[in-house]
Amino acid sequence: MASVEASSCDGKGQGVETSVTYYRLEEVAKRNSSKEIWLVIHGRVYDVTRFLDEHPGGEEVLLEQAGVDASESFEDVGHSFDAREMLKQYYIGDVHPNDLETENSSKDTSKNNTCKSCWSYWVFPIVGAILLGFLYRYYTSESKSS
Ligand code: HEM
Repeated sequence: MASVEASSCDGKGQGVETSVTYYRLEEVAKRNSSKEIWLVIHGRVYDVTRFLDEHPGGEEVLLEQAGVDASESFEDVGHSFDAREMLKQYYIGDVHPNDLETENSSKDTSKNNTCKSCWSYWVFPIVGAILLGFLYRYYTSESKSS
């Protein structure tokens, strides 16, 4: 865990000192039981332990996402504006910048990996269609000659 002082403006032209706490992903990963449950949503770390019983979607889904990046699952559900506002209550800090980089780069590699296999999506159907064409022509010419 690391704390960093950051300055922000309070709207009256006065600077306000706020401190951001950074957590390493390995630290978040340890909080994966119903006794203590943290999760990451869009680079921010949330302690949802006291929310387990209150979550309208049930505690099961939160336990499944315990200690990991739950951004995708959170978005997939299509949480309401109210749900997003609730997040603030459970915010405890940000994911450490070093971990954010590795997170992004690993996502890029997975994108590349899936793209490597992209060609199979169109090559197989085309080869299949050509083969079917040949078979069709072969059988139709056979039936004409007999
Ligand atoms: C701190 C994080 C979360 C908060 C504050 C939160 C809050 C809420 C709220 C307020 C609802 C009621 C519906 C709405 O207003 O959108 C809801 C429903 C739900 N949530 Fe979450 N949620 C969180 C994380 C998650 C995660 C990580 C999942 C993982 C899949 C999840 C799955 C669901 C499901 C399945 C429902 C039920 C949707 C339905 O019945 O249509 N939630 N959540």
